[in-house]
Amino acid sequence: MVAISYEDIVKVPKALLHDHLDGGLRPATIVELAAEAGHELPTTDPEALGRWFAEAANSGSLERYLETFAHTVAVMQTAPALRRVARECALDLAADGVVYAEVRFAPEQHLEQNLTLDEVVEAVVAGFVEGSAQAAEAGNPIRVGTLLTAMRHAARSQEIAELAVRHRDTGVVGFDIAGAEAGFPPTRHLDAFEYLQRENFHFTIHAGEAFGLPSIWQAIQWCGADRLGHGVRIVDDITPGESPVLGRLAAYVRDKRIPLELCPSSNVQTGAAASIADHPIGLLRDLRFRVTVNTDNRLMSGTSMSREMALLVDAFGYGWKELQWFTINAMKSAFIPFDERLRIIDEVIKPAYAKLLG
Ligand SMILES: O=c1[nH]cnc2c1ncn2[C@H]1C[C@H](O)[C@@H](CO)O1
Ligand SMILES: [Zn+2]
Repeated sequence: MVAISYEDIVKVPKALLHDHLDGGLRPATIVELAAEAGHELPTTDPEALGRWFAEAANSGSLERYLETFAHTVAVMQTAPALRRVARECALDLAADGVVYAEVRFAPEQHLEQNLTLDEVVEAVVAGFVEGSAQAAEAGNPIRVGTLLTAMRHAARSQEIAELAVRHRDTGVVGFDIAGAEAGFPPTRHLDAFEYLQRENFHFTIHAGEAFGLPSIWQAIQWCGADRLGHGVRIVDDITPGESPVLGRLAAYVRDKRIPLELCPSSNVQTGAAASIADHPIGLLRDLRFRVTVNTDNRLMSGTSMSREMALLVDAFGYGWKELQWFTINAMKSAFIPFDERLRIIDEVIKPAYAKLLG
């Protein structure tokens, strides 16, 4: 097998379903925006700040990992700041060879300077449009869809779900809930999910990251999630061995082809996996779950889509065939219309991998 270089991984088209806008800022941008906003940072040296985020997030606990977002959310409170962060996000993903991305954020966390929820969404979507146009000009076309997240400890999910539906024709393609998982089950937000189903809208749910099977079961069987944000703890329902045995929930998730938005580096930082080599992605791929590879928070994990792929190549010996499989899985699971997904698979992804596969 031909060795896979990092540069080649960057060049090949990739699809990303799980990336947080407030978890992917450039450190230099945080420093500039914090100076404008009068927000105090742990350090104002961009390189040191990048390291600070990665170290602080490397805590082994989701709750402590989430504390680091106070510094990114604090500098994303005006329309120009939100627009800039979204523009740079699209540019950074495109430069990394991502051709399709769904980027999520929680509008309710960006109201401290009196923006309305609609103004927050409009600023972010405008930033994505601007960044995508600039990326295309630079020869790196990307399509970015926005997911609106409601915070699971709060009580605004119905409002955020309605906000998402209001903006469905101008860039918002789905809904999500995020935040601390233990103690905040998805069914707390059942009204919002039922509303979204009645609207024929799409949603994913962070489940099975810091809490196990009951969270996944509720997300799928009570709330009707289209996809699982992480979902990595589905392995708790698989008895390992030469021929692993799937419990009923694991079998349902696999057989229904419910996409798992796996985020290897993030899981190692929050303690959901001991290391990349120990990450259940290896087993879940072998068992043919609908596995996708994602970044979660590029800043907190000091990562990129190419780096996550490269880590898996190193740990599991994957080649282009597996990377294409992950990429097509992600594209099949995207929230944009089926014909648009197919076009990206047939016209962008397959031709590029065909050249590498020979
Ligand atoms: O991996 C995660 N699990 C749960 N919540 C998360 C994760 N990454 C980010 N968040 C939270 C913190 C952000 O402020 C929020 C919206 O992007 O979502
Ligand atoms: Zn996440």
